Amino acid sequence: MAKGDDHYPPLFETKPAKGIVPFRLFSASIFISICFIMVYRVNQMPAKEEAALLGRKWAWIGMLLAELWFSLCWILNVVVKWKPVYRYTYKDRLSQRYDEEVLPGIDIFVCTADAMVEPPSMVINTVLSVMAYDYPPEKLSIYLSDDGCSDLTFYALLEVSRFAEQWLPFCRKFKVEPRSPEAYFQRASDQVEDSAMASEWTSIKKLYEDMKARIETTTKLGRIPEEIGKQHEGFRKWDFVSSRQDHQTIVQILIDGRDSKSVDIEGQPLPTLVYLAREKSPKYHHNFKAGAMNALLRVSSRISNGPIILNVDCDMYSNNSESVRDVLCFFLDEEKGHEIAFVQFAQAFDNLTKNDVYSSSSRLICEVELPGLDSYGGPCYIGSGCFHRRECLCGKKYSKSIYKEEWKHSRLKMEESASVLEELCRVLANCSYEDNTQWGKEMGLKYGCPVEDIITGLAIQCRGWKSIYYNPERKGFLGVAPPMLLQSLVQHKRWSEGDFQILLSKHCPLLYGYKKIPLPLQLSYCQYMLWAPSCLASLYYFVVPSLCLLKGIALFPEMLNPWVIPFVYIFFGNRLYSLGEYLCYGGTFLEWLNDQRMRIFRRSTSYLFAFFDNILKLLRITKSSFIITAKVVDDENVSIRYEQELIEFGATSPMFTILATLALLNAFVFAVGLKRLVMDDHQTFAANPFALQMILCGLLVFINLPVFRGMFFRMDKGRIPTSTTFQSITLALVACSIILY
Ligand SMILES: O=c1ccn([C@@H]2O[C@H](COP(=O)(O)OP(=O)(O)O[C@H]3O[C@H](CO)[C@@H](O)[C@H](O)[C@H]3O)[C@@H](O)[C@H]2O)c(=O)[nH]1
Ligand SMILES: [Mn+2]
Repeated sequence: MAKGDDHYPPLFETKPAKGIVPFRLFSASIFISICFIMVYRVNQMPAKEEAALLGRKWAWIGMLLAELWFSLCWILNVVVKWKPVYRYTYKDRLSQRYDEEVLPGIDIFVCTADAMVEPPSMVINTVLSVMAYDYPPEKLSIYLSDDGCSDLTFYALLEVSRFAEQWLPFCRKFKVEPRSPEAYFQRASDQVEDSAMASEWTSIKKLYEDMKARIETTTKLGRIPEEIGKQHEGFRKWDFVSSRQDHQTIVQILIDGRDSKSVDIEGQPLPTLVYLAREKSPKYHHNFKAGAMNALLRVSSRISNGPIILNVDCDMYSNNSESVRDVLCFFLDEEKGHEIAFVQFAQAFDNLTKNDVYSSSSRLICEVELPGLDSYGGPCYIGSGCFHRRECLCGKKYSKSIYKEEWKHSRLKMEESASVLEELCRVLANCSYEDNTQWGKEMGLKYGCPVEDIITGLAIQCRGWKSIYYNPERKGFLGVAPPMLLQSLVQHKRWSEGDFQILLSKHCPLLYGYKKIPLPLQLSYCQYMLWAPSCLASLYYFVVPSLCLLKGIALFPEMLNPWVIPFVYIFFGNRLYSLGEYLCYGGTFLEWLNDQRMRIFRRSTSYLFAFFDNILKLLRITKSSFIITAKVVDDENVSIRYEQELIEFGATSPMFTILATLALLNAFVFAVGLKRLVMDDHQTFAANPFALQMILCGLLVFINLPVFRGMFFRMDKGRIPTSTTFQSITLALVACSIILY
């Protein structure tokens, strides 16, 4: 295709998912079953005369409400999955159509917040992986935001600025993948057959390992030794840092891309590399990651002002050096590119166990649900691995602009020296800079929400922009999933709490998005925002049918009654269907089972706490917090248990008390139920009015087997603490006795 031709072939393609018809038929059958259940619940409502079992009527109404709630959630889920689409890019067409010099500059923001929880040796691997993108280096600028304001992290970045001189040419020459040295050397440990490569490989590996050792030594030491402190004048700025929560802005341009002396060992230019620790003061709320991102937006606009911004968390390295080019296929597409605000990559993880014990991969969300949102033009911004157009992040409303022309000239011609520039940037990252401005409201990432990413993405879409979800075969980014149960539950608490908060705020998708984004997209957002309140219906289902079984109150039809069919069909049909989906998308049976368990765990703990914390926040009793997810485990035994897929309890936590109590309660009831079944031999199981309650209870016991193991059959440190076990036994027994007497 000749340049200048009006009709270009598209740079990307969108394909609808296959196998949609079976899904829709299945959904229709579930819908009919739901209707039957509702009819049954209403028709068979216990009459007042049955006063002998006063509780029965209330329990029944509760079942009806819970089932109505589940039906609502199910409908939202069907909307989400109705017509997923998948995206494919044509990078060859991109390179044919655009010369390297007209490609836009890319600013890459890496966020870190705590040198202990997020070790510098991990952070630098993320930084190196994005520095080594297959893209003109003079167009790349990498900014590390350090909310921990740690000279250890600064030192690690200083090491990076030197190591990059060797690493980048090495990656280019041998087309290395992935370009995080740690991940690369781990995977390629004995892969080098190429003798030309072998010697360079060995020497660069040694360089990397020496650097890593130096960084880890300082991290262990907890401070910078004097001889290192002399290596760079930047360290002197820490003389004025009194604490992490109270210090001035530190900006350090470690590699100045404009400087003709900033070259690697082959004489090629190096990307710009900047360290930023924004000012912190007890007088100002720092707004967590959103605050960091907004400071980065301003500082980068002064230094490189790239029209495209990539945001990655410090634990998520780039796994594909061509991702930038993939993204440009979306943004530079002649027909659709102008309306796209951001491209969100699928989030994948490096440290999952074989069957993903804590269900961190969110397989169905990644493979089906986000592609579903994509079909409505609006997959969410989920934090890490997202490319934005700068102007969209800064609050611009959609209009058909001539941005590609603007991009060519966007690069500021800066005459200032690096140190003058640093001074100018300091002001931009000061707390008071945002006073009486729209930052955190209509500009940049929004403040005040634990999921700043979701709310900001929604706001961008409501300004008329579209977004893209991209989930290529070779994952664009690989991160670290929480290796302990409690961390995973706390992370989900933060997410569900943030989502629910949005629902209750003026940003509720149904109001805020009204007439701005399509209705199905509004509803899709709601699916996630209803996670937290779902705890009520779920807990009801985990507890009440069992307690009623104990009390002798039947809540379901008996097995021989035809009304049982919709109940059984919905329950087992949905489970089987989701198992099918797991297997289709490359999961295993055990992974699916783990996911089912984690759903129950999250609903009874994370969502519950999120729900009540939100209520407290509404009443202004508590304030938002952000618990950073730990990325490493110090204890080797914990890692070993994680590899063995043994669930890690190990600590006392109200969350574990709830899990253990629920498990025990169902176990007691199941035992009593079994005894009654055996004693009552004149009644068959099929005619027994409690059959379904027994099955439900039995399944809950089965899915909780690891909890029992953790209480009674494990000796290691990851077991459930004895005090928690005793508490839970007491609670469960008290609950049962209250019901019985
Ligand atoms: O005060 C803070 C707190 C966190 N972070 C950074 O934010 C990122 C995410 O924190 P993490 O504890 O890893 O949270 P996750 O739950 O793993 O993160 C997901 O969920 C968050 C919202 O809850 C989003 O901000 C993230 O991008 C998204 O990946 C990390 O790089 C942190 O360094 C800061 O920069 N400043
Ligand atoms: Mn994270």
